[in-house]
Amino acid sequence: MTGFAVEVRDLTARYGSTTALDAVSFEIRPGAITGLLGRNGSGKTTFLSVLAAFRRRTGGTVLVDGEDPWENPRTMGGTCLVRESGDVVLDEAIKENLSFLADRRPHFDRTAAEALLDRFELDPDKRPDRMSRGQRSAFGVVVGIATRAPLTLLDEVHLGMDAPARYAFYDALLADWIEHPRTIVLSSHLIGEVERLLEDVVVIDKGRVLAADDATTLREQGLTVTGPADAVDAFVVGRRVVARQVLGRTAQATVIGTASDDAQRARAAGLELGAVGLQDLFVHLTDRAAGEPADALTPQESR
Ligand SMILES: Nc1ncnc2c1ncn2[C@@H]1O[C@H](COP(=O)(O)OP(=O)(O)OP(=O)(O)O)[C@@H](O)[C@H]1O
Repeated sequence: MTGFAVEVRDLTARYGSTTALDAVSFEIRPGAITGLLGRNGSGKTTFLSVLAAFRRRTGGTVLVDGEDPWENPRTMGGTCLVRESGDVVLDEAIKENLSFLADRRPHFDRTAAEALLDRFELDPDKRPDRMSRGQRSAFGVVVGIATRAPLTLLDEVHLGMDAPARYAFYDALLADWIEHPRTIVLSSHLIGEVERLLEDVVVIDKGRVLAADDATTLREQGLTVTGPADAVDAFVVGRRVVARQVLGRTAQATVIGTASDDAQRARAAGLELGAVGLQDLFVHLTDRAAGEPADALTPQESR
């Protein structure tokens, strides 16, 4: 199983007069872990709900494994959307929930689910509605991983979990995906934490796509420059500086855009160049003056 591909063209979704997705077009590669990054209200949940056929699109084309997912038993059966609320039967014990999943989900692995319950210290006899928020989130994670759906959509599922539990989730997700590759879309605000998991990234803002590419290509849109503060300042003259840190006489600036002689100039000035973090790139893309739309990457910056 390599997972379902997703293709959307001019996808629009509206709630009354609110446009949650405004003619977005991009693809999600089958078998990859894609990060869906966006600020609050950017349209992430709406997008994932359309893929899972929880919500009907208003316009455009959506293809999941080559087919329209709306009322499509095949693609719906191969898609698992887990939201922060858990998407489980709240008033049935965890072990009953696992039995439902084992009956309904062809790739569900009960042994893997039970190992994950142990890892997150969840009691199989407990009902989700009698668990803490963090425990419910952890159970959602267990369901999302053990269902092994060809299209697994995890919508900020880990937000209720504390840091050790979140890191256990990232490790478990990666290990399971390596053994059972499938398409995973992970929406998150915690970009620094999830960055290492992501092969591809889609950044949306106010219902529009600001960037959609593999994470390495996106990171190459900018660079960090580190060294003596004076030399750093001279190097970045005329550049778009999106972050700057100073420690004593050493400074680090994050700039968007690269030039062919960067490495040569940096060497001559005794500066070190590094890759830009997705978090800085995300802040740059989505940062904007109140009420103004964010800039998408310009062609030179995005290619
Ligand atoms: N049921 C609804 N009725 C009306 N408007 C809605 C509804 N659900 C979402 N919206 C609006 O659609 C837009 C996109 O919301 P969506 O929940 O998809 O964003 P999100 O990126 O998932 O946000 P968050 O990170 O805060 O969960 C927002 O403007 C939101 O207010």
